[in-house]
Amino acid sequence: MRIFITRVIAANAVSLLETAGCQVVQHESKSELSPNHLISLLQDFDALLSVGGPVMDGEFLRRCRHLKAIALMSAGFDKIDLDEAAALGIPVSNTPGVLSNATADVAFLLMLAVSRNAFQMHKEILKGNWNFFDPMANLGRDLEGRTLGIFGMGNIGLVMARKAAAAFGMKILYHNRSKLSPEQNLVQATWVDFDTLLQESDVISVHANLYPATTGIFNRDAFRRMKPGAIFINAARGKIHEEQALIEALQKGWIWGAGLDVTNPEPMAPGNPLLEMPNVCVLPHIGSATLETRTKMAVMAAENLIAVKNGLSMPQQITPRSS
Ligand SMILES: NC(=O)c1ccc[n+]([C@@H]2O[C@H](COP(=O)([O-])OP(=O)(O)OC[C@H]3O[C@@H](n4cnc5c(N)ncnc54)[C@H](O)[C@@H]3O)[C@@H](O)[C@H]2O)c1
Ligand SMILES: O=C(O)[C@H](O)CO
Repeated sequence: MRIFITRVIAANAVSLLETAGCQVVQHESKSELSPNHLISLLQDFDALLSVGGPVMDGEFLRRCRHLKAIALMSAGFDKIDLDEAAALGIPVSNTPGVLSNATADVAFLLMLAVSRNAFQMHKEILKGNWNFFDPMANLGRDLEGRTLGIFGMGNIGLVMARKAAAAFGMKILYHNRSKLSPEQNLVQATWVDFDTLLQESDVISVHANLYPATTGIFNRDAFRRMKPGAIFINAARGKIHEEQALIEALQKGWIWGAGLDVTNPEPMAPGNPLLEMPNVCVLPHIGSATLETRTKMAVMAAENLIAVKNGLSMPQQITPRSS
């Protein structure tokens, strides 16, 4: 089986594929492949291991209908038309679970950084503005005992809830399509409707999939209904919040601050007003970016392709659903 990989990934995942008898080519340039370029390259390959872009819509997949499998090296699967892949008989897998800890860590980092204005304090020191100890300046907000609202209580949301409850004794509310079973709900989290999540959370952390139903769900109306002084964190997908609405909410002081690991578009353009705001922390989509986690993701993606080579189903094959 000839496999094309859209980035350079962990060497042991490549070795695993080669040991299993696959021929592997990695795209070594740091530039993003356009869909057309990738389609033309893929004509000589049997399977794709896709990291990052490009978007694989219906037309892309129809022009690559010869592929035996596509392994995504991500938990998110919003860049591929899963219905079309299923219709064409191309199995698609992702890498859930192995990145939950690392990604929840980044949401947690943002929550703490925003509550204590950490990024802004660092910028001020770089500008030479650390002059004397002022007891009434640089004041953040405590997290201890406050209420965390999780939007999307799946793999990552659950880890975030567990960390926040253990570290700060935070009370956990969540809004999810389904309720947690008692075995899953180790932190005594309470399911609430979306409106209650907005109105009662001191911090809202977004961990839902990007679907039509979640696209732009954090809009002007949602920010308006959040608790005054609340913190908004998004470590899922940038399209889940409306950027202009978030900017307005911050400018008008409806919320205390925001922490974003994901933006729309990515990369965020220099000069974006959010980058100038003292109460905003932005990271360049590094949720899963630890050596250990990226290695596990690469190995998991490789193992899914090896399963196909051996005539088996992909262990992490994704079942399409639209909302
Ligand atoms: N920042 C990063 O680097 C990074 C890393 C990994 C994943 N992600 C993003 O995080 C998302 C979540 O990852 P996960 O592994 O926890 O996925 P998951 O599927 O385990 O959890 C997602 C949860 O969102 C819920 N959800 C979906 N639509 C909803 C809706 N309309 N209302 C309420 N809840 C809804 C689902 O029911 C599910 O429980 C991924 O889809 C991906 O986009 C980002
Ligand atoms: O969906 C994911 O897994 C992230 O966005 C990249 O690790």
